[in-house]
Amino acid sequence: MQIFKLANAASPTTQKAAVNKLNFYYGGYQALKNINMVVHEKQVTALIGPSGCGKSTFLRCFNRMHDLYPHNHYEGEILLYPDNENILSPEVDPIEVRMRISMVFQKPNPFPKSIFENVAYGLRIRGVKRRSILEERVENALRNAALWGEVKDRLGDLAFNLSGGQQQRLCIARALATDPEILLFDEPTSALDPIATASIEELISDIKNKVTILIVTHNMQQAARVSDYTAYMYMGELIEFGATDNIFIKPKNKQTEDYITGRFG
Ligand SMILES: Nc1ncnc2c1ncn2[C@@H]1O[C@H](COP(=O)(O)OP(=O)(O)OP(=O)(O)O)[C@@H](O)[C@H]1O
Repeated sequence: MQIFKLANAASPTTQKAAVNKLNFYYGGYQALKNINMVVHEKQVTALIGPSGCGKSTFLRCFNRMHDLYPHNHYEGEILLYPDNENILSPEVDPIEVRMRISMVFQKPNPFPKSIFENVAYGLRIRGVKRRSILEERVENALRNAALWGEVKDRLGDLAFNLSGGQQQRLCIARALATDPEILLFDEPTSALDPIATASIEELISDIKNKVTILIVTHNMQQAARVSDYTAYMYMGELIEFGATDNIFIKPKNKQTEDYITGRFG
């Protein structure tokens, strides 16, 4: 029996998004099947389940990453609140969606630029030119990503000179700089050591009062530690979704229980 250290019990929140009857296909292969779920605003939602169950596929629907490849297609909707916009609609520009919903990947992927320019990148794309505004927003983002103290005297250094954990915090700063509505994390600590992992987990808990977070993780202890809500997926289906303490302590579904208790997966 595994013992999980749980984050605080989820408190009532408003919804940031609603996923309705979502199906997703890689060509002829259906990877997501009729997913229905809500995403609570300024809370952390963890997506868990065995390898290949569709966690990353689901996460990538939220910023229309699948549009980068022809033959992929979505059915159903992801409504973003409060404007009630279906971000999967063909009329909605995926680039605009990616401006509103940012992603942090498994391996830190800074650009081959300076620390400052990595964080300023998205702001420049949005047309921010004035140096004083760029400086202020870069500093804010680095502070929010708990990196400012370590880099404030070396903003001109190449980002690759940072440690792996620092590079991942830089990627989080880059994502935060443009004030996204949702931040997607795809196994953000799987390439990091335990100390760097702990600092990213702490950071996730710190920034959730600013941004709604969805995180894919293989690590159930991590899901229990950082998330308010958990979705358990299996073979492209959402098997159970609820407050993390309910999912981990008293899951309703036998499949969820077997996975959580390590009897399966
Ligand atoms: N580009 C692709 N083309 C075709 N099938 C794919 C593609 N990417 C993923 N799949 C398939 O879709 C299913 C879901 O994959 P996905 O990567 O979303 O699972 P996952 O739960 O994130 O797995 P893991 O935990 O191993 O990363 C799998 O059967 C996978 O083989």
